[in-house]
Amino acid sequence: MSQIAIDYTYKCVLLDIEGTTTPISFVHDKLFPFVTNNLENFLNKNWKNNELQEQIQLLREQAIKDVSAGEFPDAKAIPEEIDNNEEEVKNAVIQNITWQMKLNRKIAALKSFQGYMWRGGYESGELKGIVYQDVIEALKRWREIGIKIYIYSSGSIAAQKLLFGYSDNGNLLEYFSGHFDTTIGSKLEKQSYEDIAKEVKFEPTEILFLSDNVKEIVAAKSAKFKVAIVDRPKNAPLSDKDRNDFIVFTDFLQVLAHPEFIASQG
Ligand SMILES: CSCCC(=O)C(=O)COP(=O)(O)O
Ligand SMILES: [Mg+2]
Repeated sequence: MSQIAIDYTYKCVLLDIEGTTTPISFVHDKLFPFVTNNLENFLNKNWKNNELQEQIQLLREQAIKDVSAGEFPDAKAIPEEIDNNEEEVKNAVIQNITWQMKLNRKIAALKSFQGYMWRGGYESGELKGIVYQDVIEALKRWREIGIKIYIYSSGSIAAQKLLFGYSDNGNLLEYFSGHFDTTIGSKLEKQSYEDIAKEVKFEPTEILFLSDNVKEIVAAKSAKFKVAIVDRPKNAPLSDKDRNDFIVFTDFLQVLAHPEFIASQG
């Protein structure tokens, strides 16, 4: 039986992860506790590892900015390691990460560190990335019809690749043409979306951005992207205005079927 050919109004999709492709509960109840519960042991075990020290240097540089910005009264510097003060540095790192994670900061240095720690969890099988089944169906469909698929998440690119590479449905990385994180800019800034459009070589109007975060949707829309909000269980509640201003989907099969995004059917 031949399938009906549908043309969509977009040529590229850009997907958020937490609250969009993946339940918020997986991130908050599984990934984040994996970091906080294992942090001290992880630091003790890997302290002499160069990669760990590079990650700590990123945190240190961010801490200097946070202290000097004065916006965060609780922000503290992470000292350089000089003779015999390993414990002092470790404690400062633990304090720093604990503080940032309580605030759920979407800061590149923290996100990079989290991804670095999650790697071992995914590789050992303790962590498996959760991706909604309807997302997988849509990824297949988009790929079949030549729509390019990119990820844009506050999670580091390394962390994104782990989540999709070690998903509960196997390795899903083959579906993606590329990944973006906050090293291209904040997800709340119009400029980040303009820069992504240049990188992926599509006009902003040819890209559909899907996210649970209304502020991200507003930023992408201001850069002339097509947008829709994804409303998954336990996502932040949407206001009547949000629902009035934007298309809201509860799963990706609705995205595929919505008349707003269908150009022609033959
Ligand atoms: C892909 S890493 C796990 C999720 C995460 O840490 C995060 O901050 C996700 O934010 P998003 O921009 O995908 O909502
Ligand atoms: Mg999100």
